[in-house]
Amino acid sequence: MKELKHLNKYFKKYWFKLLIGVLITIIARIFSLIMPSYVNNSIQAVEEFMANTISLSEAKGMLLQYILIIVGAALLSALFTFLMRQTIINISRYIEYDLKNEVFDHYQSLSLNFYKKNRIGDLMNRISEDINQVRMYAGPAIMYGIQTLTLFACLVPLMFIKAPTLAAYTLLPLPILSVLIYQISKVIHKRSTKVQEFLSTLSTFTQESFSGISVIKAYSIEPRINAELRELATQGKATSMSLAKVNAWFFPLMILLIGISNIFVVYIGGRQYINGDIESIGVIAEFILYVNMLTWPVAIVGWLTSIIQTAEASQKRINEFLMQEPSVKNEVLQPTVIHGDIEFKNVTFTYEDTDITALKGISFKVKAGQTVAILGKTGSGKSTILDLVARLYDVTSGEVLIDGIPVQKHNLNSLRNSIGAVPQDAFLFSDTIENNIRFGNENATHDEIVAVAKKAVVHKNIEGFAKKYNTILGERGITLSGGQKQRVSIARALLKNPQIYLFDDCLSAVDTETEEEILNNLKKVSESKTTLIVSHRVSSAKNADKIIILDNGKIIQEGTHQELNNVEGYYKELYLNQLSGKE
Ligand SMILES: Nc1ncnc2c1ncn2[C@@H]1O[C@H](COP(=O)(O)OP(=O)(O)OP(=O)(O)O)[C@@H](O)[C@H]1O
Repeated sequence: MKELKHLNKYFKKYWFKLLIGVLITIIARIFSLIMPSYVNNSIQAVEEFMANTISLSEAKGMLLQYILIIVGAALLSALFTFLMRQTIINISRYIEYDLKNEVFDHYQSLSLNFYKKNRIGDLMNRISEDINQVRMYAGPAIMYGIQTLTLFACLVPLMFIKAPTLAAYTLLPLPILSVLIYQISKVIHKRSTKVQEFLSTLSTFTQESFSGISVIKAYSIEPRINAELRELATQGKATSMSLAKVNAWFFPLMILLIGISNIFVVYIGGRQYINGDIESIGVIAEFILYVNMLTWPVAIVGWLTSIIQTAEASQKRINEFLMQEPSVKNEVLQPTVIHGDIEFKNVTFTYEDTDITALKGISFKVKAGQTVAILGKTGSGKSTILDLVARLYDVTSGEVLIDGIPVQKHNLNSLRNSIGAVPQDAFLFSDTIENNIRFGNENATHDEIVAVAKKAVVHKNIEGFAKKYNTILGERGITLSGGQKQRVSIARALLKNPQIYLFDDCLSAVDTETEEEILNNLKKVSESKTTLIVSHRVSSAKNADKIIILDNGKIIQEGTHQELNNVEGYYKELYLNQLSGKE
């Protein structure tokens, strides 16, 4: 129960509702206890009439009174049972809602590192499936727990007062039932975990197959994928069948044990009646009803144990993530103003998960308003530089300074708000094109969106779609070409109108003419802004105030287009290669 302590704050939050729920549960059970003793009274009234102790009209009067009490108690018990579910199950839904929000907020606060280390499927599973298991503890387990305790606390003494020997024999099979159900629940729990794991594997497999359908078709490997799926499905069938088998035992076993308890009551009760130890057959009827009332709660004890164990395991998985601290923390609460001077001072950076040192003692300066292009072979560390400016990671050693102040001394939100980043693989949401661009500035008007789309040279493409700016993108809508996606992503960054632009190879899928046009527009827009452009093309770099060439995490060349073109080296070679390619 150590892990489930995390929920105590929610129980405290809803303590009043919970208290009402507990009281209602107790009242509902007490009303349900009235019926058996009045069934006994009714049978006794009939016995008395048969023995001529009371007249027919007296018997009728008594029976009518008892029936009214039984019906009234049943109605009240039903009403309070309804209220019980309304309160306690509702509380579990509130707690589920709160916990989901807490986990989601925490996920969002965690740094990029966290997302690199954990699989998306796992994150989704913990926020949905695991929270669902925890809810079973916060609602049904508590409700049935209180119900069982109340029944036992009231019923067992009552039975012993009425007929002690009969009570002892009646209750005898119940602990056996509870232990058996517990054992079965344990097996059910184990097998259903396996089924869950299988479902998770199956959904990952199908999701990847559908996402990569174009590759599968291009390589014509549908038969192989089908065979793999069939193999998986066969395993899944075996797992599900083994669960179904053990599930099938649950109810028959319960019915068998209730039957045995009933036989005990009839046999022992009958003998006691014959010997004169109990005064009426009504007592036997009353006890049969008690046995049936007790069976479900007793069975539930085993089930509850299994629910609590599952919830504990799920909460442990949730807590693992909740305890993780963001590796990049906001240390300055006051907003800070960013002008756009950037300086790297002997920066070394190693990715924690792969231990790859992407940057090795990098130093350079960019003045506010300048444009710097970063070129180099793939994997040389270009994107890493941009990530460090946006403080998606903290440096391993050295310093990144913004406006002369270490980046950690800036308010993280102010820093990120003053950056317009266009990543290498532009991500667009399943929404309209307009909303995808508006992402950069919630309050932008349609005209402002059109203006930035024009600057990103994507306006004509958008106008070409039937629904223009209202065209839905992604899974529910059309798929943009790589170049169109990049330009929508550029428009989004332009709309933000930030102090610093970070363009990560975002013109790679655009033809050179359009690239030229976009670069000219960007030049006008970013005149007073600091701009870092990562690229593989000299055309994107040649007009920059400074060009930095990276190789294996180190700066090997630095200067303007003219300067670098005058010396032998990577840049001149690249320029000549690309020039001849163009010709
Ligand atoms: N999130 C990450 N986790 C671990 N290693 C990473 C991560 N991102 C990049 N790397 C590694 O760091 C090195 C530098 O990567 P980076 O993406 O900065 O290179 P790049 O110059 O931008 O490459 P490209 O031109 O192909 O985009 C590479 O060896 C890469 O494998």
